[in-house]
Amino acid sequence: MTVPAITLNNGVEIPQLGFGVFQIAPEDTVAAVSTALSVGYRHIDTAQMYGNEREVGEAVRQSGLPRHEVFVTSKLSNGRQERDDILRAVDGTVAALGGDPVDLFLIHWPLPTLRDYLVAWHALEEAHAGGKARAIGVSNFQVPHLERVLAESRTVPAVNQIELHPYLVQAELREFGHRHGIATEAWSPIARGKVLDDPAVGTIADRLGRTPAQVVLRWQVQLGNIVFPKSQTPSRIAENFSLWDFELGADDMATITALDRGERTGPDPDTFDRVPS
Ligand SMILES: NC(=O)C1=CN([C@@H]2O[C@H](COP(=O)(O)OP(=O)(O)OC[C@H]3O[C@@H](n4cnc5c(N)ncnc54)[C@H](OP(=O)(O)O)[C@@H]3O)[C@@H](O)[C@H]2O)C=CC1
Ligand SMILES: O=C(O)C(=O)[C@@H](O)[C@H](O)C(=O)CO
Repeated sequence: MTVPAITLNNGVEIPQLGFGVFQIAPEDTVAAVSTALSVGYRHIDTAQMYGNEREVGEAVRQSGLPRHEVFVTSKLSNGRQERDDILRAVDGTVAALGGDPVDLFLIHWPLPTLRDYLVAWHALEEAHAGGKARAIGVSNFQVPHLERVLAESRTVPAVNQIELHPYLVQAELREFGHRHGIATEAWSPIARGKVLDDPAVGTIADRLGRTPAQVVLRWQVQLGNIVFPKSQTPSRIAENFSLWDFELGADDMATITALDRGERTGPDPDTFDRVPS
């Protein structure tokens, strides 16, 4: 099964389906990522704040796959806010992953009440120019945050990674990204399991002989989103990867999109201000 690639705005290619490792303890990460790689995933989404970058790098090394065949994303810790400290943090990610440039590096949260996210963005531009990251982007940025980045810097973020699932469809941010060449990545793509019991999703899944998770992930893929569901259950890791031999019709796509109720499972990016202690 071949996962389609999305070409980012600087020409770098990213597999549209990956594997997320939020809330996987460091001691469990090598096993989970190894399972994902053996199933066929070639894209891992981690972050400095997840505390498991080193173990992601270790799993890639242990797989025997050439490093360039696995796309790894990481994200800047909320605790790193000044230029020099941010550049050191990027170096830390590169070292944790084994020394090669990180494929995609993101500002994890805009933290608009705490700092000027443009300072962080300009530092990421430097890291990119210095060959530390193949592409750079942002996460949890709202339209006004993106507008400011576009107005006051030379690099258009390659991606915006945002909470996005059937209960939070994010039409405005997806449309803004589409207009400006910013790919949309959907975090919590199955809303941490919450949408899987929705009767509308269940009806479609039963009719197609698929699981609710496969239906929701297929909806994500057909919308054009980049997704990386997390699971520590080997059977689910395989299930979430099996999306390429069926398609949702326009009516099913519309039914799932109509479930939107603007409901977050995670924090509001305009007010979120948590930094690691
Ligand atoms: N940029 C950001 O701010 C954020 C980024 N992320 C990224 O997005 C990734 C995915 O988001 P996440 O919040 O983990 O949530 P997900 O929407 O991926 O849901 C994960 C949960 O769903 C369960 N699950 C997975 N597959 C199935 C399945 N097929 N059937 C039933 N249940 C299933 C998992 O359980 P189990 O593990 O027990 O199988 C886990 O409890 C993260 O790992 C991270 O990489 C996430 C949050 C914020
Ligand atoms: O998983 C991530 O990337 C996060 O930022 C999480 O911490 C998420 O925002 C959350 O659940 C915070 O309570």
